Amino acid sequence: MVVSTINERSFQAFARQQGCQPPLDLTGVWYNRFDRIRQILNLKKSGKDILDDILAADFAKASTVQRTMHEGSQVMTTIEPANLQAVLATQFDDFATGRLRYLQLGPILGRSIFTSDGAFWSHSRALFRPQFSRDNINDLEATDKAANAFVAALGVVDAKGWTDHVDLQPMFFNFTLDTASDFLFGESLDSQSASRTPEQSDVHKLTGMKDVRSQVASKQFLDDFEILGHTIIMRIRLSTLYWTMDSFKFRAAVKRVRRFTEYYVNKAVEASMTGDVKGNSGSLLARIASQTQDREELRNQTLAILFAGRDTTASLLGWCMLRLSLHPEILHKLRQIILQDFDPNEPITFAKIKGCRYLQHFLNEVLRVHPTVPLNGRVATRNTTLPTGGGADGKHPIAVRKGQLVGFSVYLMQRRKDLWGEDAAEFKPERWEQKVPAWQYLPFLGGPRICIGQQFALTEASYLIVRLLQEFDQFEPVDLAEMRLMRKALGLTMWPRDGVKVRLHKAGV
Ligand code: HEM
Repeated sequence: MVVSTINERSFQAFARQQGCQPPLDLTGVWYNRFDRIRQILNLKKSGKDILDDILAADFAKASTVQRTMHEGSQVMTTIEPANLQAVLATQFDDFATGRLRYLQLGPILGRSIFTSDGAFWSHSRALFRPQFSRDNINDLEATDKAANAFVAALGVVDAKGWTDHVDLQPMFFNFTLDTASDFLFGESLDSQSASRTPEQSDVHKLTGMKDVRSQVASKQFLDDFEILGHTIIMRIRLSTLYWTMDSFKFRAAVKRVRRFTEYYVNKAVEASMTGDVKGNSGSLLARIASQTQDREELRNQTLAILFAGRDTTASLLGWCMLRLSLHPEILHKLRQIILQDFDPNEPITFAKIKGCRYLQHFLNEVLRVHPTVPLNGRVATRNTTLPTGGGADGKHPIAVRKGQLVGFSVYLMQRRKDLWGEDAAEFKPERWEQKVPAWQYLPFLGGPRICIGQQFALTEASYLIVRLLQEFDQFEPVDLAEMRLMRKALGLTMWPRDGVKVRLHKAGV
């Protein structure tokens, strides 16, 4: 008690010294605190979403706000570019991902690049940096293979050139799992083809881990991945009550996914010890196994990359195809440009992808209105300040207590009319012909912890878009009214909740 009074006094003195004023307080009467939890717990039932229906209302009066939570902690949230720049870059050491993230994700990822701060995070970042160099992501052979499997999974077209009705979203999850696993392990999990042959899968299910590839064919790995993804997001939403989200099912899934990853880790470590790096010498795991032979670390880091890389890119692809289905004029323009820039008889290269400006503008715009990581946060490592958002005019610096959570939503920031113009809610790739101020657009965040897989993700997403538009010239929604609602599913990432249900028309038929 005495310590907390002293701490509070010194915090108040620090705030005065720095000329800070508090941001708009939205706590209201005691009842509001509980009503807030009720709203969040009822989201599924009410059909509302946390971004547009709950958080957007918070920012109607100010771009940085705070509220006291039911258990008494104070949480600040901001959609102010200058504050994000401070948290992520200029005051990087004053903020961390925090112990809570480690506790929430720890049972799956242990200590890894995603769940650490300080020295261990710096070590992890240094370990991975060279792996995401241009040379390593320039090799598009695996992406080409996965793109071919994707097109094959669409099936044959009818006499008029139309495919059957398909939901593209699960196919995107398979596509990114296959490319990420190839990049990590040096061999694809071939989940796209496995999903198409379930009868074969059931037979393989019985063979357990004798043949690790059969585990994938059995769909077990995909199911486990779903269980882990769902549990992770619930543990994050429950904040300090994360530990209540535990079950035998969850633990069994963790065990299987870890065993699966250990199979590849053991292979890579043995190869690095015997100097026999043939075969998977091109994989990320083989390359990092030549630097550390700590099997537990290799397993955790590998899983972190798999988690960080799979759903994010699949969600991006989902929104891309949804937008192309809703805006035939943009589909037509993009397709014409792709036909001009990419000769179908020549390989789709990194250089050509980067050189196709309208494709870049299209992706930028998709990630502006549908950033696949829409919500995030950091914890203050010491008493510190944010540059703006305090006081009645919202222009004063704000004091942040050590241990306080600062949440931010790039989704809401990237839709602000005062930053993006009156047409902020409209989907317009053309707006990217003008330069955009750096810190108001952060789908991959920024600063030292910027997404390490950004180029990898954009390249594989572009590759598949090019391939699909070379083959198909129309995407017809199965239910246009439903698609126009653009309802969001929110897990660790955000993807189209109703899937991307379309039929595609083959060009030239
Ligand atoms: C559209 C696709 C993607 C988006 C929007 C995205 C977004 C992000 C964001 C916002 C973060 C910061 C998280 C935080 O610090 O709180 C992040 C970190 C990270 N991303 Fe991505 N990501 C994508 C694809 C990928 C891919 C394909 C990979 C790897 C193959 C990857 C690997 C990582 C890793 C390892 C981190 C942690 C970096 C660190 O903490 O130093 N991401 N990503």
